[in-house]
Amino acid sequence: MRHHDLIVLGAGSGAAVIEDSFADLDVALVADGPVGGTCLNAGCIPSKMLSRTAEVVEEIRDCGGYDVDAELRGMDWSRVRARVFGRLDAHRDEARSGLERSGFVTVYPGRARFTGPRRLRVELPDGPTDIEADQVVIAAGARPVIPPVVADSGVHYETSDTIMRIARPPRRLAVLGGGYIAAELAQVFASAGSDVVIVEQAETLLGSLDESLAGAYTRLAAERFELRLGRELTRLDGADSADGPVELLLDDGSRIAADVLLVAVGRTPNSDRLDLAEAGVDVHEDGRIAVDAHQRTSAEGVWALGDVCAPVQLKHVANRQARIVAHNLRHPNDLRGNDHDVIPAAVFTRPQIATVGRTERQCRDAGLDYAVGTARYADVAYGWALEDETGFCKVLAERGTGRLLGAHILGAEAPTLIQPLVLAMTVGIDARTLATAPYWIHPALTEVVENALLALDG
Ligand SMILES: Cc1cc2nc3c(=O)[nH]c(=O)nc-3n(C[C@H](O)[C@H](O)[C@H](O)COP(=O)(O)OP(=O)(O)OC[C@H]3O[C@@H](n4cnc5c(N)ncnc54)[C@H](O)[C@@H]3O)c2cc1C
Ligand SMILES: NC(=O)c1ccc[n+]([C@@H]2O[C@H](COP(=O)([O-])OP(=O)(O)OC[C@H]3O[C@@H](n4cnc5c(N)ncnc54)[C@H](O)[C@@H]3O)[C@@H](O)[C@H]2O)c1
Repeated sequence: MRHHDLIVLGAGSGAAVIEDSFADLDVALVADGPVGGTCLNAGCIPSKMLSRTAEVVEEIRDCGGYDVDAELRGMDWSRVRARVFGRLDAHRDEARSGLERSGFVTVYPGRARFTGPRRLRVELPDGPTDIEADQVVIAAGARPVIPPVVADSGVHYETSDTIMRIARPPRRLAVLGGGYIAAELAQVFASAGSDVVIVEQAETLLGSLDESLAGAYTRLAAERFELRLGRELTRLDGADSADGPVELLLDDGSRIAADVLLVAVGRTPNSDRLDLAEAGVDVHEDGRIAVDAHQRTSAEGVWALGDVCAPVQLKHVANRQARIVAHNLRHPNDLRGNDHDVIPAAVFTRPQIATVGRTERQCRDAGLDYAVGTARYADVAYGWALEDETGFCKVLAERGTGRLLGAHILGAEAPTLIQPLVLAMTVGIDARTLATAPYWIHPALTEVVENALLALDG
């Protein structure tokens, strides 16, 4: 059995742990998928490159509102796909050869599971091999949940892992689930020319967000997509190949005919495929690997990071954890910790959405004495320039102290606009100081954030 100093299981955020400062170690990188993991190959980056392309389409479609006369002839999907994945696949290949050339990393391309403490069996193309190490980092990510009604049907379906590389946009796309992936990819395919129908079991889309965001987005989405809210899929019919049409039967007896089904009902940690009991690694009930503030698991010398353990499945969280693990591996007597308190998120749909901290419901449920400040894009000068009638920024702050509790933005550039609020919440700047101490550039869109903060007082 080959012994390494360090095994990293997973080539997404796991690969980021392997810094040049590890060059004095014998490192193994084990992965059953491409280097770069979900974010680079099937997640954040291709979906955002496609979202931006969709935005260009919609700007042209809406340009009459600016008294500009332009004709939209459509999105050339095969060229878009080639542009996006030409760039990303090259990046993936470069990253992989960089690791192989490094001289200190051995790449094991295969599925692994534990056979003992810090010991793994990897299924390589030419047969299994056993490896062990002094330290193991588990960065095995998550995979799409496939409900039994879909899995047991034998009918072909797509997930976010596959649909972005599809040959052509379907004429009619059915999306099961109305969360982050649905919001982003429904917009991409609608802009590419598909008719989109979304089936969501809850009464709103993006139901995990503040009710103001979920409500406003659901109303806007209803103008763009066909929505079946509060509905369950009870039966799926169709072919087992990508070419065939599909038919969804819902719990109210209604049917949906579509060319393609995208399943986007959440992602589950890959911990169940690792035989973690053999390694003495504990998991939470929801399948996440249990880690302490330093990313240590219950097993000596075994660490975890990213979607396989994180309370929220976001790349900036996985990146932060990778940096912590990289430091802690090298500095066992000076361990760094993690603070999950203020984790922002954004949905790159149309309009864009960003959120941080508590929702208003969470403030209410926690019995907090809070104030709400809201400002509309339509009431600031750059909102006029954008001809925006729907965007808003909502901030929540504790009465008396002005401690910011949460912030929620819907509208153009929301993921960028929210960053001053994230900063204030992270370092403890109160709402009044944030509103009044810095100059806010006029007439930038950030004035909508300033106004929401000022509205907390009045
Ligand atoms: C469509 C989509 C869009 C997204 N957009 C965003 C976004 O805009 N912003 C954001 O912050 N987050 C986004 N996310 C979430 C983000 O992609 C993930 O949080 C992040 O990529 C997780 O990184 P990870 O390293 O934990 O897992 P991954 O990148 O999934 O890496 C897991 C690795 O483990 C390997 N592996 C798993 N099991 C085994 C095994 N048994 N044996 C060997 N190897 C194994 C895999 O091959 C892979 O290399 C998006 C996700 C999706 C699906
Ligand atoms: N921009 C981003 O940061 C981004 C983008 C995409 C994905 N992600 C990450 O990936 C994760 C997974 O995304 P996702 O959209 O698959 O999950 P999600 O948790 O965001 O949404 C899943 C949705 O599916 C619904 N649902 C669950 N079971 C259902 C069923 N049987 N029938 C109908 N609806 C059902 C849920 O009520 C929920 O609204 C996200 O939670 C997020 O962490 C992030």
